[in-house]
Amino acid sequence: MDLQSPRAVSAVRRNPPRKAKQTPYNQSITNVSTSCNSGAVAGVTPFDEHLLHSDRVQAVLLPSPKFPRVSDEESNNLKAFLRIRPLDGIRRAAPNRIRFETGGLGRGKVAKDRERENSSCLFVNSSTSVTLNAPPSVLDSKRAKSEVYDGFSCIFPKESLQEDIYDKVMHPLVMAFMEGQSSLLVAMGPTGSGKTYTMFGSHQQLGIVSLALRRIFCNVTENKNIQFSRSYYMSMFEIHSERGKSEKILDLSSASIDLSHQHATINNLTEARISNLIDAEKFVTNGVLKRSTAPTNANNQSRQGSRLWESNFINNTSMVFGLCLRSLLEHQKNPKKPIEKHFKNSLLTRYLQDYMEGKKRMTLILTVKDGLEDYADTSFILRQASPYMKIKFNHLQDYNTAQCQKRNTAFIRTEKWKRRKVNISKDSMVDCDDAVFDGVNRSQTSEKDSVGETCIDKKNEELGIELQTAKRGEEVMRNFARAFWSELKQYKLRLKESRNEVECLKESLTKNIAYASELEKELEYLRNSCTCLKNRPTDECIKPLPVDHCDEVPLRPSSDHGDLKSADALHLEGNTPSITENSGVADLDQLAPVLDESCFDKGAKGMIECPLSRQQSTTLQQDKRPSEASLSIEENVKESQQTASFEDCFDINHPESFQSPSESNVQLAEVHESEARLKSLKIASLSGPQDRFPVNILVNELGFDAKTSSSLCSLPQPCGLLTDNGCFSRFPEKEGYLTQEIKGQTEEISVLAQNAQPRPLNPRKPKRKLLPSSAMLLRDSDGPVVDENVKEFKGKAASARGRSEGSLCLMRVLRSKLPR
Ligand SMILES: Nc1ncnc2c1ncn2[C@@H]1O[C@H](COP(=O)(O)OP(=O)(O)OP(=O)(O)O)[C@@H](O)[C@H]1O
Repeated sequence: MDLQSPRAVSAVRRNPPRKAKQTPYNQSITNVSTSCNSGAVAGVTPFDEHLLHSDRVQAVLLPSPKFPRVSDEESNNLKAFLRIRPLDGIRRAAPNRIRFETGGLGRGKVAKDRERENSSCLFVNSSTSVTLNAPPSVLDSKRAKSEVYDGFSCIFPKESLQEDIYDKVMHPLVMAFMEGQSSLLVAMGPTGSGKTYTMFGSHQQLGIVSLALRRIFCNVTENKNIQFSRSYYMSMFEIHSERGKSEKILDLSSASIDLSHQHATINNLTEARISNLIDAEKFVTNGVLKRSTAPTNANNQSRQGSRLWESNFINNTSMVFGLCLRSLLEHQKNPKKPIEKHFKNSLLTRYLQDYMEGKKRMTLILTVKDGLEDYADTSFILRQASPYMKIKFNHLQDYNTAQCQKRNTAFIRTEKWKRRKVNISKDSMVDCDDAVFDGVNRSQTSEKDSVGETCIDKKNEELGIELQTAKRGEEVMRNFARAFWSELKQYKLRLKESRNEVECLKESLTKNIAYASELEKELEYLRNSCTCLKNRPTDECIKPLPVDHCDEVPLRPSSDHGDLKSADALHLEGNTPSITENSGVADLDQLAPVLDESCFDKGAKGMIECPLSRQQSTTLQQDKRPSEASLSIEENVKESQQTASFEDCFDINHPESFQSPSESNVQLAEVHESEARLKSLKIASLSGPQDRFPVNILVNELGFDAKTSSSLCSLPQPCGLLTDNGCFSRFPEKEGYLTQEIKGQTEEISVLAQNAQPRPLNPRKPKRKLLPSSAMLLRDSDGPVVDENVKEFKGKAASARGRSEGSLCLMRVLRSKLPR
């Protein structure tokens, strides 16, 4: 075997090798190593117990590293770094490397390189590629003898220093953190490969955490405004498992034992506010010393007791972590394939869920050992982690920007609130007594001391003035709101009262409208009734019959009137009943004067002539026998009973309750009924004495109104006058009138039909018209008597004999008005 050249192996390239690019990386490492060796970071002590009691830590400004340009495609991928831990023998030979790089080759160097190559399984091809050679013990197996892993963001050889790691790995994360973005650095590797060393360093070398803290707080020292504007909080916890049963979270910064977590938040985790580098390093050192984990070196203690459980737990967590990243990678290759929720299987991955799902960017640093005995572990970690480098974070730009803005906004709001609190305490100082003033002043002074900036005081004063102004405005607005509110309440009460009044008025208006509507209907009905009757044709009705047919028709009492022979019955006797053919309808205005004039003013007594209808008259004229005439009279009475009941439409005791039928036939029926009653009146009056016959009283007692009652309008027009001797004299222009004599003086009423001879008209009696005043005089007499009698008739005769109330009223009035 040629010791000068790498061992010939059959390489199986899992990742196609990339063409190595010459970068200033090596030069940068050299420079940093040189500066390190020259004591550029002298005075910075590593994390150790003596740091807790040391104030010798000086802020050291680290030079801004110069990084090789990385393509955009690579920058979007998950960054994976590989650090190879030097073996003890090699580390001791590290100074030779410097001589090697500077070109100092010699026979000793060649021998040591051969020795190193014979004892190493991992060779660096370039800054991004390594070759893993299988040791001779596994060459006979079916596994690949040589594997090339490429695609790393950077490969740190054994000679790399901590600063190299910081510049390449940690510095971008720090800068992202300073810009408000979350960052995650995960160290993966077999036990004893240098994870803790890389992160936290050793006595001689600071870890990248310490270097990052220096970077952060040294910048703070440079720009104190940043210090004021930003507050830093640190937390440190550990996830461990007791005998592999359950995972627990241990707060490394306090005495808290078990903590619970919810998504990416750990409840009750201590967050220590860090304002300077010393506090930060003390915080980290305390946390490191509190760790419960111990080296799991299999060669030492790992294979017996609790260390085995711990090793299994770590392996399980590492496996879950790998599954999560693999699932994310497969999802990115095939978006239709969902991301498996492997993160639920481990507490660490649950805490890092956003990173496991690719929502936040993470960085990997793999630590390996290149010894032949470490071939299996190195091969495992390389094969496991190499696919992760294909994970992309192209979609995180907007997400990170939004998260950054969100945090900045929350941060600014919090800081403003804190400033206001300071100003409030300052304002309250003005109104308090001296003691309080001194106390506040001291607190303010302490605040100033902590801040250490005069400009802040000016800002606080300005903010205090603004706050006072805002307070005054707030007080004014509050008073205005109170006054406005009370005014609104009053308006509300007034509005409520007004609404109630409006409701009452509406109800009243509705009632009035209904009442007015009723009145209007009644008035309309009455108008229609009057109009109907006034427009009724009367020419034919008033047409007189021929004189030849106007013979006297004697009246005789009807046997059917036996029911009238009671105490309340009427006795009607007519000597010379005269039924004229002249029938028709006339207004009461026409009738009343005639009756009044003829019966009272001019001494006409007891005789009145009322025309019947044409048909009735004709019937009577055709059969001039008294019995037949009496029957005709009875027929008239019956007709009046058979027509629509008068009581159905009109209550004599309550004229206002008159129900007006709407149909004309009903009105006509009423007219006929009124006519029939008047005919009965005429018949009865004709048989009475020769006294004055108060027809108008009858009309009034029946409740008719001379001007409005439609029933009254049906009164037949008189055609003759009663004379003093009891004879009826017809009007000159009419012929064929029959006269009747009223003789009724007895209590028992009967109608006597006699064949009386017609008496000549008295030529000496001038024809006069009746005055309307007579109707008014008659209307005012004897009303109550009629009412009482009507009631009696209602209770006795009317109900028992089935007569109409109008007829009964008519008879009652006749009885009461006839002379006794
Ligand atoms: N790059 C290095 N240079 C010099 N010494 C190193 C380097 N890496 C690791 N070491 C040393 O190797 C030893 C083991 O390292 P470390 O404890 O960091 O391994 P680890 O991966 O954390 O182990 P574990 O997983 O068991 O905790 C330590 O003594 C450390 O000082």
